[in-house]
Amino acid sequence: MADTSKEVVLKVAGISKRFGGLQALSDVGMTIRRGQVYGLIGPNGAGKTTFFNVITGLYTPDTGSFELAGQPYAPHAVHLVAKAGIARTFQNIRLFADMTALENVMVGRHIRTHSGLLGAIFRTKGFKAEEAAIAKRAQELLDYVGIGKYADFKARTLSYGDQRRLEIARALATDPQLIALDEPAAGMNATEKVMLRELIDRIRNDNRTILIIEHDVKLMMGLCDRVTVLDYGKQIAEGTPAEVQKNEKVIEAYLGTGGH
Ligand SMILES: Nc1ncnc2c1ncn2[C@@H]1O[C@H](COP(=O)(O)OP(=O)(O)OP(=O)(O)O)[C@@H](O)[C@H]1O
Repeated sequence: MADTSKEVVLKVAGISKRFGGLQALSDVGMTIRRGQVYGLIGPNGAGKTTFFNVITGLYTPDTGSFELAGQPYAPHAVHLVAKAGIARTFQNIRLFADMTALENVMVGRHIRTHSGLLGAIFRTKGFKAEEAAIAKRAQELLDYVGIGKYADFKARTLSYGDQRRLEIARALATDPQLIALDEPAAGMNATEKVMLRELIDRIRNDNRTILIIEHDVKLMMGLCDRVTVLDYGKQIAEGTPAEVQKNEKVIEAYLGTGGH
């Protein structure tokens, strides 16, 4: 049984997206509740990234309805989606390579600040106070994800695993309703994966809500509260990891003739 006691954070329904002759998503929907880690899995080309791109405003869907924390939202542009409350990380890390770790997180925080351009130009008192508060919060977030000691290091000098943590800190800095992680374990070794898992557990325990795409099915089964499985753009299963693992269609998509 789904735990229906918790507030719905993201509710999307009827999402379809076609690229020329290819139906990349057909009538996909899901309901994600506060404090859940919700997984999206499926074989290569199943439509996972397309789904992420649609809900975060990178692709315009052909059909679909979208609600975030009870409010309808139109995912027309990435910055509007971030403001509405969805923060994401990318499969190919997108940091400001020559800025410090601290500055990268401060950038994330700026979408929630008030002083604006004039304040920045004239360096008003309000602006300076706000900058100090942003820097303090950014440092707290770096500590939270476990890379506080690298605050003054340029992003490009951090290890791969630490860059992924930095992306998560930057996402958290926007105070999101939902954090969308696109293959956060890609390229990580076993130790880094264990640490990533601990970090995601920690974020969930702080009552944050996470949507995650990940190829490492074993990691997902141990981590997620609920999972949706896509295959050729269709939702073939939804449920707890235990339910999904037993589903015939899922077994066939991964192992049978449907494996691709
Ligand atoms: N911009 C695009 N233009 C045309 N086709 C696209 C575009 N983006 C994705 N597709 C196609 O849509 C289908 C779904 O791709 P998508 O990247 O969403 O799958 P995925 O499940 O994320 O795959 P992977 O696990 O390999 O990352 C694929 O057949 C892909 O080639």
